[in-house]
Amino acid sequence: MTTFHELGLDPRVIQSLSNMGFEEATPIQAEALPVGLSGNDLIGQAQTGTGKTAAFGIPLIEKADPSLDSIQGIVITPTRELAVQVAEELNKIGQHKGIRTLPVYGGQDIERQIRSLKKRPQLIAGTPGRLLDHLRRRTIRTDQVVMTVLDEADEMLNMGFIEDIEAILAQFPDERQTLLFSATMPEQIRQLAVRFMNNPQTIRVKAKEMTMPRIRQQFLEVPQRHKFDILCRLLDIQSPELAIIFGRTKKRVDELAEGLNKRGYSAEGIHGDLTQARRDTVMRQFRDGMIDILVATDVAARGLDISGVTHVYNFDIPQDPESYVHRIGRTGRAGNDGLAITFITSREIGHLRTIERLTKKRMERLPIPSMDAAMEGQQRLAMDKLSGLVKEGGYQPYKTLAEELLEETDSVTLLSAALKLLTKEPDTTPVRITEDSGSSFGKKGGGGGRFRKGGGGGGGGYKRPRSSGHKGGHHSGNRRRQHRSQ
Ligand SMILES: Nc1ncnc2c1ncn2[C@@H]1O[C@H](COP(=O)(O)OP(=O)(O)OP(=O)(O)O)[C@@H](O)[C@H]1O
Ligand SMILES: [Mg+2]
Repeated sequence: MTTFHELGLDPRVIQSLSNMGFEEATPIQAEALPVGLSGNDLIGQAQTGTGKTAAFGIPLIEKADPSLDSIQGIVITPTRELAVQVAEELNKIGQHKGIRTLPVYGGQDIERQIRSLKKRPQLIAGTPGRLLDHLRRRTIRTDQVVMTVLDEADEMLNMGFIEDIEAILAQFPDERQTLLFSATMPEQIRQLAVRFMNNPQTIRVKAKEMTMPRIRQQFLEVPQRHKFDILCRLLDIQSPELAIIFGRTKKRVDELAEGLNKRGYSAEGIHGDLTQARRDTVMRQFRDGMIDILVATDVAARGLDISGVTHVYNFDIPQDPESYVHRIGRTGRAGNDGLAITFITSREIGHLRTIERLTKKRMERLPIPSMDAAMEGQQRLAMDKLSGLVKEGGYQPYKTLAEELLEETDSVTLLSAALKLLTKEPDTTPVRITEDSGSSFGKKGGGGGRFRKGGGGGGGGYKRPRSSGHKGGHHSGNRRRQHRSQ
């Protein structure tokens, strides 16, 4: 066990960490911090939910000088929600040292960000598109940047982001330190990354499996047309505290969220076509437990740290095996248990095995739950609610009414009626979920193809771009949009 004291951190940082309830370093923090603090470039890989944010956040705050009013560190994240979440965690870590982090991301008024930049934050957490906007406008200066972090680095270096990342990094001083972190790091990405880093050290936290052992992983083989009904039966049986349901497309997410609401579940959808304000509202409702179910595309697959997520359902099996690791990693975080269930059609069993080869963990096959099991699940829930209230008390004002009822009807009949009222009986309201043309796995050229061959600009090799001012890398609008539409 390594405590933060043993790592020789600034006492003000230790004070902030202790306020956050961080007493001992997690494995990735214990291994990565000495390297990060030494000034070395670093590629850090550790399972989901094991504290990678603080593993890069602490060196950033240790290096930042509160007396300087220049931007000294920049974290780049693949999604807006992650930029906001990372900024929040860095602000907590930097609180006593007076290091401030500003999130900059698309969908938020850029003038408002420019005003916030005038308050001279020392650190920035941002998404590539908006960072580039600020770099072009020169509202973010990078001449004092001493450390850059790519969070979810393998995602940041795949086809959709690589040109933006190149264009951004070209702006930073060559002597800066670069840290990359992710729960997954495909070898070709690691090789690509090495080419623009200074002799990086790779730290991979040893683990038998790539996914967290405390996440129970199961799958169900179901024909497409029955998936939604079976999902509802599972929800009735398992009554998840907080659940995330992943769908492959935005349309799927909309249909699922609408269908679940039609059947009485409290669910909201989130994807890239929503306004940022709407995305913020839905995330806040879910974090506050005002809704039990978040239906999402892969926009919510990586990094989001929402405490209390007990269940993850892959309504559609993810195209990328790595995406599976990140999706189920929304549960089973910081030492908690979690349950992940993936729906597959018979054609997707091969893809499921591909995922198991990546995670080195076999998924249990779940039998198709029956309607009776769903009914029983809800009846049990009603019974628990009733006995819970008996224990809690507070039913006194109803005793007279109960006695009045008992004059006419026997207690068992009355209780059965009460239980029926309390039971959300499986709802079979017809819901249409458009059958998608089915996964492209197993078809010729299906899946994969997401990594750029040979990396960066031009032919074979990716050269660390010289930091000679912004080359204004060309961005094909639709590609940018494609990523923003996540
Ligand atoms: N040393 C620590 N002690 C206690 N809790 C910690 C510690 N470090 C991080 N945490 C908590 O663990 C949770 C997961 O941390 P974090 O989000 O950084 O994980 P991660 O490795 O980045 O996960 P992912 O791969 O999903 O992005 C957070 O709630 C964080 O506050
Ligand atoms: Mg993370």
